[in-house]
Amino acid sequence: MKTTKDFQKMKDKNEAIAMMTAYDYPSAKLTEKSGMDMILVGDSLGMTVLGYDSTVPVTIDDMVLHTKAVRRGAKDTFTVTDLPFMTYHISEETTLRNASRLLQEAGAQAVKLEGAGSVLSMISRLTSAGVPVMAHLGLTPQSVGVLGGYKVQGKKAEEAEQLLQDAKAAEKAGAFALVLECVPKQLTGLIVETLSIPVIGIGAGAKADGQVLVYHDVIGYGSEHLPKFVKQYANVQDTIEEALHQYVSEVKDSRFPEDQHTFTMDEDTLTHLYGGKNERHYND
Ligand SMILES: Nc1nc(=O)c2c([nH]1)NC[C@@H]1CN(c3ccc(C(=O)N[C@@H](CCC(=O)O)C(=O)O)cc3)CN21
Ligand SMILES: CC(C)C(=O)C(=O)O
Ligand SMILES: [Mg+2]
Repeated sequence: MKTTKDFQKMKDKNEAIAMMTAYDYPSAKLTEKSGMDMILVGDSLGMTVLGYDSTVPVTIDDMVLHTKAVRRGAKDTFTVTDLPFMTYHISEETTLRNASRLLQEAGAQAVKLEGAGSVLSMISRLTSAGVPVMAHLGLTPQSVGVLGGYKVQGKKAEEAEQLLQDAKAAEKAGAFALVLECVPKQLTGLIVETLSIPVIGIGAGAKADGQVLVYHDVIGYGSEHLPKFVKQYANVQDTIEEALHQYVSEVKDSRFPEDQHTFTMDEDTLTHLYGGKNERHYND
């Protein structure tokens, strides 16, 4: 399994880091098989697999459950799990307890948390307790209510300057990497050059040290609205729809199951079972 040190080396050697979300056993298995460098158990699972309209309702129990499933499917891939909304704000104690659940109970290698400001002291507290922390700046979806929607961040000079300062502060607080979401590519370039730690972009352009996307977006599985930054590499949704439709038709037309899908018993047993009154149609 790769380590935080390997990701640092990859940045230093200009080798791009490939990261994607996974939420369950099958998605984790396929993600590991693909040669992905790192898995994110994102709180986006609230939207992609639980059907909420934001990441705000997601709980620490949700993240523990899904991280366990992911780790069973991807035993050799470095796995980062999102600390969900309001699980790293109340106190240092609850923050440490929640991170401990993700690392010790669920088997994650690191945690990710959104924002700067008062969150910086949590990054530093977690890091000094031995928890690798990935920071997340730019569009921080847990703050959708404050931001007023999922919009590009750091387009104005003042916001860009603030983002750069926050990125530097996150590195100084001990973060081993930074996710930068939905910012202009020029700002990404500046942050990548300024920071020593790897910067993983999503909607942040080609200058980032790595890229992360949401599993369901990449394979075209159930996402209705795709953000501009997504490249959909497959459309499994159409394949699934077609298969389910065919199954319903075949059940209704009695074309499924066929003999090859069916179990049978031998003639003697059948005769015994029906007291010698075995009629031919039992054997159909
Ligand atoms: N399926 C999925 N993919 C994601 O990337 C994702 C989630 N869910 N859930 C959590 C957050 C929410 N994210 C989002 C959601 C929407 C946009 C979006 O529609 N952005 C506009 C930008 C508008 C603008 O400011 O110009 C876009 O057109 O891309 C961006 C990020 C990223 N994350
Ligand atoms: C979009 C990525 C970075 C994320 O935080 C998530 O999937 O929850
Ligand atoms: Mg997230």
